[in-house]
Amino acid sequence: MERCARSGSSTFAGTKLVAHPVRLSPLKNQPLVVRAAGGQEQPPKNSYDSLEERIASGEFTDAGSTKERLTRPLRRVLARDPVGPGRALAWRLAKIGQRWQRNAASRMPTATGDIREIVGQPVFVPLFKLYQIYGPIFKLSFGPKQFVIISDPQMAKRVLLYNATNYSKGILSEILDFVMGQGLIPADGEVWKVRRRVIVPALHKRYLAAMLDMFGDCAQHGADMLEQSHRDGKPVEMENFFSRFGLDIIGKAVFGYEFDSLTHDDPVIQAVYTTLREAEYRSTYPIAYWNLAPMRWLVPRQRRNAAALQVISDTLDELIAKCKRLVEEEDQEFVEEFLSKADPSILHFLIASGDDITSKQLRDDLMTLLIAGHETTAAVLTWTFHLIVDRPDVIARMREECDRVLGGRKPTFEQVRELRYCMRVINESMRMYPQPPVLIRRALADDELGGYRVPAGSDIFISVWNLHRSPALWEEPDVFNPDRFPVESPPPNETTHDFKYLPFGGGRRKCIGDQFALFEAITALAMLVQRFDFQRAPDAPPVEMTTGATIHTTNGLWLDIKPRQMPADSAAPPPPPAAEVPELATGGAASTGLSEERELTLAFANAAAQQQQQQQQPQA
Ligand code: HEM
Repeated sequence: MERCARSGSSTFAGTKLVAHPVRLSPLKNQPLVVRAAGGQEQPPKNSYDSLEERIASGEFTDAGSTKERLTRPLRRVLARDPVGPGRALAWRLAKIGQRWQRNAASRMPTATGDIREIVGQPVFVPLFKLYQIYGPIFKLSFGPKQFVIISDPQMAKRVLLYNATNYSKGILSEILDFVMGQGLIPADGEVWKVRRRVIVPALHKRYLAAMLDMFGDCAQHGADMLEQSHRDGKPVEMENFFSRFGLDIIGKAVFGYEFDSLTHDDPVIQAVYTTLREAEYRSTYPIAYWNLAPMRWLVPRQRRNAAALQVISDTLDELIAKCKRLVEEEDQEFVEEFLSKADPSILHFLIASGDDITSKQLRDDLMTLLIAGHETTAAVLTWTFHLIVDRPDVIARMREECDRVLGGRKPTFEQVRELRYCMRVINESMRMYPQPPVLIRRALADDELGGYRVPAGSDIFISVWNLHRSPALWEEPDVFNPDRFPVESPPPNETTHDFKYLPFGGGRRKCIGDQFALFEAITALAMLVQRFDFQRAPDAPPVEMTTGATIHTTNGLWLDIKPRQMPADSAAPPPPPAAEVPELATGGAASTGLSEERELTLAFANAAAQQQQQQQQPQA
């Protein structure tokens, strides 16, 4: 892994907004700091440095009624008529103008601007500033494009839960169509309902237990790679490391495929990354030129993307065919819950359970799970390490817990739930860096949010970033404090925190991989902090944010990693991780760090609770 060049910076006090190509750097316990790539101070014109002044000047504000403003000069001219009909007309116009003004005042606050101001930088960053100015709901207009930005828990609850059937995935479906087709994330309506009902049961308790075992093996393998980097005297770029770690896990979990991307690169791995980057590119690029057929062939990156999609599609077809053969050979002797020791993957479950779907739908589902379950967890782990690396107090508490519960070994199903403090570290990391930072919806029919009418067709952004960083909702929101979620309380989620905390969304479209992801992240975190000491690489570039579907770093998170030094007066180091034979663990419901409902078949319970919520939801 090559070390990135140090990027220069310009720093401003307080939360500042900056123009492309400036990135925002999240520094622990400090106000957000702005850095300019290339080290140049940004010119004030067209820059978010001056956004505050520009907003104050009214530049972004749709002030009052346009009709009233346009007719005002005419009214003044008419009013000059001392006695005649002009004066009467002016009076009449003034009355009508007052009505227009009253109507305008009851309209949703509106920020207008130039889309170039937002393109190319993390979109949630300017949205936070605008939230502070315009409040929990406002309209953002860029020429003909309009978005309603929501930063209020109760409005989010209405969109995601109470009136969820009124909202589709909107632009997200359009953007992701090329890669996920009718997969669970972009799908709506009947297709979504059917596919969710089929896929959720695949993530049952015994499956999660089997996966946990595999997470431990992958973390072990990853740890060996990190140790090798230490022996080679090289720092490690952790975002890259976790991305590959996540890819290896999701490949096995979803379709039983060994990417082994931690050790090597191959055309399939390259194809996956080309496609992922294209999805992110399309979600931030303002003009959908790729919808024009000739552009798909004229533009090199689009040609590369088409080729990558073909590689993935062929690989998935092979895996589907292989899995079908395996299921046939199993001779109808389905293992309990369709969980095969030879192949415990979701693909195997879907085929073995007799799910009768087209290969195209199956490919869409697999691609969706691959993308949904890969970079999200990788991003969570990256930002968690960014947060803990300068916090020896947090690392010490995690180590105490891991040494006590695991003693250097990989966690079992029971043990992972005892790692309550480690889980709170992940919970808090997901509060500070939600993945994705914005949820997207489109209103299918008129709705009312925060007292404002939201017409059918409105594109809605629920800013999870704003909810999670709002000073109105959290004490010291920019401070990394895992203790804000006490270990003795149930783990935080959208229900315990009444929709102000949405790391996995909420309502009927809540993440189906939440427990999978938490177990994976806790396992990786626990196994790495048990084994290594971490510090920032001395000449590493500053850690800054950029965004696609998840929050990425601009130049990586570079750490020096070395085997953990035990303090002189401490007990002997924990035993080296045992090479346990992977087998299907069954997991029990003993003492847990999870709520009662989660102790049962987790994914089932999740789905059942959501169905219940849907039934109870008030009518719009
Ligand atoms: C830390 C890791 C993860 C995070 C932060 C995360 C976050 C989310 C969020 C916020 C949503 C809701 C999106 C919305 O409402 O628009 C979601 C949906 C989804 N997630 Fe995850 N996710 C993670 C891991 C996973 C994993 C491991 C899987 C699969 C194995 C997965 C599969 C899905 C699917 C299929 C959906 C769509 C559900 C639907 O619309 O019915 N996610 N995820």
